[in-house]
Amino acid sequence: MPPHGEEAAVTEIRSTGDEDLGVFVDTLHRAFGLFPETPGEDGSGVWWSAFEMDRSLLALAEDGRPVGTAGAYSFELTLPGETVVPVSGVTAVGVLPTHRRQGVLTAMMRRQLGDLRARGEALSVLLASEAVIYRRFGYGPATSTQRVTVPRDRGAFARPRGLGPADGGSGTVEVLRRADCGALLEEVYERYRRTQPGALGRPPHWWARGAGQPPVAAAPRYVAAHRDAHGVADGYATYTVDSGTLTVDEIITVDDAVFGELARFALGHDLVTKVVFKQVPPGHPLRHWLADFRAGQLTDDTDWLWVRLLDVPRALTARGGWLADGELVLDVDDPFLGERGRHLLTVRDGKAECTPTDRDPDLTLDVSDLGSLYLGGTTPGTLIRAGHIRAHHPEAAARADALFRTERPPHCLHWF
Ligand SMILES: CC(=O)SCCNC(=O)CCNC(=O)[C@H](O)C(C)(C)COP(=O)(O)OP(=O)(O)OC[C@H]1O[C@@H](n2cnc3c(N)ncnc32)[C@H](O)[C@@H]1OP(=O)(O)O
Repeated sequence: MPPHGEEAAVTEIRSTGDEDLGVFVDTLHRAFGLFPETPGEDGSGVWWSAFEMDRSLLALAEDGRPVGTAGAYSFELTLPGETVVPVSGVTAVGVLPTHRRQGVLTAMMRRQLGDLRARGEALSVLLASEAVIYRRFGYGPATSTQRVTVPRDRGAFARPRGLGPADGGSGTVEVLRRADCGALLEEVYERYRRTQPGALGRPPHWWARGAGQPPVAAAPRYVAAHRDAHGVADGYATYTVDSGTLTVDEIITVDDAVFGELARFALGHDLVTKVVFKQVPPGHPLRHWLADFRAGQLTDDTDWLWVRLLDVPRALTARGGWLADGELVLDVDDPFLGERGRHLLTVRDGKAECTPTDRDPDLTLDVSDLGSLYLGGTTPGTLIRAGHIRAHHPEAAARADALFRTERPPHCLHWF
């Protein structure tokens, strides 16, 4: 056994194909101490139904037995400025409890990052089971999400002036079963995710196979579907009611006023003592709509999407939504890949250029910190105060904050 932290030279990492699905799923579940559910006869209806086996890896011990797994989904990510780019969603990472802390994950991450770069993508993303795992591989926490719990007897709205549906309130809410919704959820989600920085696309086969978690997975749910004055679906909330608690999985709409209508619907449900809104973006107006501001309790606030830049100049120039002009010299260190680059980031009229430079740096930072800044969910100033980022002069923090500022915080609620 190699010493702790050293890469396991004996482990072979091999790509998989469809024929490996069984052993891959089995190894992954062993790593988590779980038992696989049984898929339907057509292979549908389990959370791993959308695994892309032509993109997955198995780590093999010296005797050829599989001891580790890693996978990736082909997603699209919306960047600030409503730019949509292809990204890999790293998933299904597991190492058998008997083979941990011997460098198996490190070897898989090294191989996978090489594979992702070979695809030509500038970014990869993941959801981390534990926050201590992925920074060393260059990922930084980039979006967060909140749970808001409201006792129903304190859930009255005091609608401020200025908020009103675009159609003047002539929209309707209809309650459907998830199973009777047809393509409604998919269509509304698709429109929403193209405008929301940090949102991931849900590929059609995810909906068709019921992959992931509800409401994509077809577990029983009620759906409050909002339609505009012309009858076009422009928002939905999926929810369950259990023991007096109404739990909203997600409210999806591009229109804040429609969000408000769906939240009001949930809070108006009889025989319910509290409403839990599971996925609320940071900075969302929900609590400000309530007459009793304190009634909206933030019961959870957690990191969601972790971002890794695979190609710094391409990632920075792909992003839009720059609100200020300016220049910044970034010294970016990528310790896991043993790379370092100095980049001049120039923003003019909402567009960025990023070129190599030998000018003195404004900031020195790890690629994982740049991942945290990238979508606008964390400010450079915060990471300078945390000691993650080094500012080389007193104005660097303010200048970087102004440059990376975005109109609204990024948010992702897709589970994968
Ligand atoms: C995107 C996703 O799929 S998230 C799901 C991740 N999977 C899980 O949580 C399942 C349960 N856990 C596991 O399977 C394993 O513990 C893994 C995959 C997290 C780590 O695999 P390992 O092969 O043990 O990691 P490896 O030996 O390469 O560790 C590399 C370094 O990370 C550290 N590390 C890895 N996992 C952890 C952890 N969970 N907590 C603290 N440190 C960790 C190691 O100590 C080591 O540090 P060092 O280089 O300073 O010595």
